Amino acid sequence: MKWYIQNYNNKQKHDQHVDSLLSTIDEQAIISRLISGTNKNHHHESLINKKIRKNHYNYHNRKEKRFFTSLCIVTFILILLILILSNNFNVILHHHKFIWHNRRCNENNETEMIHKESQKVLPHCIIVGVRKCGTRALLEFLDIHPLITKVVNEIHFFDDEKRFNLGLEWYRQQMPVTNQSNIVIEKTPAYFVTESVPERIYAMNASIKIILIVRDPVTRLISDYAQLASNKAKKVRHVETFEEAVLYPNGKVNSSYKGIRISMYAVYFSRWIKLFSKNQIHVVDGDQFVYDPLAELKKIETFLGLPHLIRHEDFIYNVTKGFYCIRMDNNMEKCLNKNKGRRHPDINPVIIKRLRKFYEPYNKFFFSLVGRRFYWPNR
Ligand SMILES: Nc1ncnc2c1ncn2[C@@H]1O[C@H](COP(=O)(O)OS(=O)(=O)O)[C@@H](OP(=O)(O)O)[C@H]1O
Repeated sequence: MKWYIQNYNNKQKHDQHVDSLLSTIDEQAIISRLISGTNKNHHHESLINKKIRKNHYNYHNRKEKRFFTSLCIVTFILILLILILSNNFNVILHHHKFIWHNRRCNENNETEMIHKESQKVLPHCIIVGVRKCGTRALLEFLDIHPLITKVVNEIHFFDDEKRFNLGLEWYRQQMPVTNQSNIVIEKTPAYFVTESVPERIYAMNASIKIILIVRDPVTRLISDYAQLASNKAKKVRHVETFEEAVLYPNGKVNSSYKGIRISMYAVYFSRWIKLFSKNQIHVVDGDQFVYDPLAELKKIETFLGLPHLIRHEDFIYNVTKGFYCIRMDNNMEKCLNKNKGRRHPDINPVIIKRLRKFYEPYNKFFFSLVGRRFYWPNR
C-alpha cells in the first residue's frame, strides 16, 4: 500500500511537469507541420514524443486507478460478508429497536450516542391495574413499539411497605437499561386498589401517565376466582366454590370478599382522580382489547404522544387459545403463558344475575367519573 501511494505521487508530479512543458508550445502548429512534412525541429519532435508517452502513461495510470478502486470495493464486500456471518451483526440487524434508534441519530458517532443515552430511568408511564383485566397482554403488546420499553416483572414498589422503604433509587435500579428517548412502562395491578399508592406515585412524578385497563366486573371476578382456586388447588388447600366465595349464606353478595371489592372500580378510581388530571389517565376497554387489540393500542400510542408503529401484522390470532399472540420475526407466535386465558368455571346464571345487579350502581358511577360508558351487561 505504501509503495502504491509513493508510486502514485511520483506519477502525479511527473504528469504536472510534462503538462507545463507542453503548455509552452503551440501544439496545433507542431502537429500541422508534422503532417506537411516540414517539421525538422528536433526539440518539437521530442516534445511530441513526450506527449505520446504521456498519453501512454495516463492510460496505465487510469488502469491502476481502476484497479485500486476495485481493490477497495472487494475489501469492503469481504468485510461486510465477515460481519454478516458473525453473530453480532445478525443481532444488530434483527434488533429493530437498535435500527430504529440508529435511524433517529444519523449525526455524530452513533455508538457513542447509544452508550451515553442507555441508562436506567424511572418509569414514564404505569399500568396500575386492574388485576385480571389483561394487564400482562397490554404490557407485552405495547412493548412491540420500538419507542416503548417494558419493565418485565411487577415491581410492587408503591404498594409494598418494605420495598417502598428501600427508596426511589432502589426503584430506579429495578428498571431496564434503555435509551433515554424510550418510554419506560411498569405494570403492577395491585397499585390500583392500594390506598397509599396514588399519593406516592404523584410524589415521584406529578405528570406521570397512568393506564388503567378494565373489563366487565363480573367476568373479572370470575377470572380472579379461577386464579385463586387454581393456586389453592396447587397447594392442596381447600377450594371454596364460587358461590361460597361471593355470596353470604343468606344469598346476599359478600362485599367484603376481595374479588368482589376489586371489581368496584369507581371506589378506587375516585382516589386517583383526586390527584391526577383525567387527561393523565387513559382507560382501556379490556373486553375490546381481547377482540381488537390494535384499536386499543393505537389509542395508547396517541395518549403517549408516540407515532403509530404497532401494526396489524404484529399479531396472530390463536384459535386454540382464543386470544391474539405476538408474531415474532421468524413468523412464530409468542402467546402469553397458560395462566392467562384460563378456562372459567361454569357459574349458575342466577348468581351471575345477582352479581350484575350488585355492580350496576358502581358501574354507573364509574362511567360518570371516566366520562364514558362501557357496554357491560347488567342482567
Ligand atoms: N392476548 C391475550 N392473551 C391472553 N390473555 C389475555 C389476552 N388479552 C387479554 N387477556 C386477558 O388477560 C387476563 C389476565 O389479566 P392480567 O394479565 O391482568 O392478570 S394479572 O392480574 O396480571 O394476573 C386473562 O384472563 P383469564 O381469561 O381469566 O385468564 C385474559 O382474559
